[in-house]
Amino acid sequence: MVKTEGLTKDYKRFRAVDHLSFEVRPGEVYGLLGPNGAGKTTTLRMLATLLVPTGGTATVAGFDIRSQPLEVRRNLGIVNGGMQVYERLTGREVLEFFAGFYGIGGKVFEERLDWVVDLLHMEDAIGKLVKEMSTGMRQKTVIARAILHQPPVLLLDEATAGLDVFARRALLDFVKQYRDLGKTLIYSTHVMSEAEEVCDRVGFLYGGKLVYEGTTAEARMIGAGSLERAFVHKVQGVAA
Ligand SMILES: Nc1ncnc2c1ncn2[C@@H]1O[C@H](COP(=O)(O)OP(=O)(O)OP(=O)(O)O)[C@@H](O)[C@H]1O
Repeated sequence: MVKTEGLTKDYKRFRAVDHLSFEVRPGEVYGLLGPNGAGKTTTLRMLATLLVPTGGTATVAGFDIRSQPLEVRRNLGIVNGGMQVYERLTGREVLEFFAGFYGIGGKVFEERLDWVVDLLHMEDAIGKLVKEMSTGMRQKTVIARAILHQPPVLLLDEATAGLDVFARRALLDFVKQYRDLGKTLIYSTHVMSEAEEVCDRVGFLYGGKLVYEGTTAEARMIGAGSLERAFVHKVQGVAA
């Protein structure tokens, strides 16, 4: 459902993503794990066609990110931690506005609205002004906005940043539910405990390179039951 081949991004002379190749299957949550600066955001922004790769390529739902960007965008949603939403609109108005971009209106919009409200448990948020929402409600609105067109691929970039324990729990539960609908998710984080809980497979990214890939269970075994230990072990092996 997502496939990258030698994906590379240079910022001037600095190589942020270095010949990255990985695949994510339908119905799978793939954890892109790495410390700050590892290249996670750059990778996801290339997949979302928001950044042009310097080298290599990728496909999303079978569409090439370079030559078929519109098709790619129709097939994915992206959520970052701390994304901004229009303060003066209600949750419903925000979603109505974005639905317009996808050509979703009328009865279909009402159906989609019911679907996201139900899926994300955002009954309280939908009628509230964004400026009056809690951080958790805002993040649910951001996610709802990203999935209104029911994309088969969802990219989550440090999506729990700044959330309290309840909002974080709701987000992790949502990730599993969305996967159970047969969707494909890439979950980028440096929080290993979250990855342990929601990811089926993980890739360790360090200095723009994929230094390890395996199922979450395999990775934990390397770290004697801890993904964090496995990560440090693998990364130190590369850094040494
Ligand atoms: N526009 C830019 N110009 C120059 N360097 C950049 C630019 N954007 C990112 N970088 C650098 O590329 C590297 C990878 O950044 P990226 O944001 O992809 O990492 P990340 O893994 O998402 O980390 P974080 O969690 O801190 O966002 C970093 O060293 C960063 O400083």
